[in-house]
Amino acid sequence: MSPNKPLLEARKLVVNYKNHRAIDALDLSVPAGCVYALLGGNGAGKTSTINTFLGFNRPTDGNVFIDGESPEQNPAAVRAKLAYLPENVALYNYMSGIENLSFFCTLANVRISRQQAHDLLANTGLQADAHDRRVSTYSKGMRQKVGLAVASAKQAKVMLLDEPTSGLDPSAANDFARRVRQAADLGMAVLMATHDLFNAKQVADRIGIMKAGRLVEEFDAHTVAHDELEHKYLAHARGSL
Ligand SMILES: Nc1ncnc2c1ncn2[C@@H]1O[C@H](COP(=O)(O)OP(=O)(O)OP(=O)(O)O)[C@@H](O)[C@H]1O
Repeated sequence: MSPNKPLLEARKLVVNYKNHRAIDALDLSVPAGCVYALLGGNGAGKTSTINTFLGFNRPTDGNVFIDGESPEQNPAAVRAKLAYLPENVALYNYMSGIENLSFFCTLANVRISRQQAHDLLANTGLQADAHDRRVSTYSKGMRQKVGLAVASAKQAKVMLLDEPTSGLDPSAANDFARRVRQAADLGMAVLMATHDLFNAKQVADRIGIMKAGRLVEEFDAHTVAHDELEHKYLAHARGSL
């Protein structure tokens, strides 16, 4: 694979919900090793973008590709390459962390031993005494670690994150950002929809700002200071840019 080939790509993507245009001619590209933070106010189109990569929304026009595959044409291949962490990771509350991880691996056709399951959870930073506890006792950050362990076990090429740090305390958000960074450094492409400018600046390589379904600005994260990012974000929100 060429180093610049995008693992995640939208080309002139349009998504309408009946008469409402939620995504308007979106071009987006995330290569291996890159964390892309998608910012934008409520209703800007971030979740709709993620849902289209997941195959939950059908493009009205244009295309999306995951490692060259279309979710519409080859959903099974796309599912195998993708890991998805929504704001609240959906787990079975009556099962332990280990049991959830093993179950979701089985659904993804990945076989792991009990020891591998413990190792995968330990690598996410989940404390050992929680592995065999029911996830109903887990905090939001702990549930996300199980989600990260599933992504890692699947050897997903692409990770989609929707508001991953909302409701996490600063230390859990910082820990989560480090884990996402590690996953990208191992070659994953990560697309993260977020309202958390601090987290975006901390973890992302590239930042895009959406407004009314359009990508109105895109830049390398290291080229802006935090207060500049906030200024740009607010200027777009107010319509002064
Ligand atoms: N299933 C749907 N049916 C109709 N309209 C929808 C649907 N989902 C989203 N929309 C509309 O599409 C637009 C984009 O919504 P979307 O949820 O993608 O925005 P967002 O940037 O993720 O917002 P937020 O930050 O509030 O989560 C909004 O105007 C929203 O009301």
